[in-house]
Amino acid sequence: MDIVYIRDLRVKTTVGIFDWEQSIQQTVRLDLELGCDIRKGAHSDHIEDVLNYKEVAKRVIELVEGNQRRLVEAMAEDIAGMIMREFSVPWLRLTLGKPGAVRGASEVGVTIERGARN
Ligand SMILES: Nc1nc2c(c(=O)[nH]1)N=C([C@H](O)[C@@H](O)CO)CN2
Repeated sequence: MDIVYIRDLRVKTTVGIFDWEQSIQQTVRLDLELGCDIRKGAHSDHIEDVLNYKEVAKRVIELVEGNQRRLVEAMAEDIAGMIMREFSVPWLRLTLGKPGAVRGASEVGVTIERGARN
């Protein structure tokens, strides 16, 4: 399996378990690894034949900006489900972090893997 990746995507949104977090915007940071087969696009050199990382990033930004979930786990599942459905991605690994959310840590968050890697 080949991988198209998006690294260090930063988006401002509302997220968090505390009431004060629901009235502010925070930056979340994403790393995405998306399973695919690049061979058709590598041969044709046409954007239509590849998983377009710009289109994926646009949809992720849209979803994250509209987030109504409190937990990073819930937001991560929403993002993973959307990417797999809308872009027919069979496997992905996604890290969703909140930089600076915990004193002393550069970032906290989750990494999830969904789907089958073949
Ligand atoms: N596993 C999780 N732990 C915590 C979360 C979370 O989303 N998942 N969230 C918080 C707070 O919102 C925190 O980020 C604000 O300081 C705490 N723990």
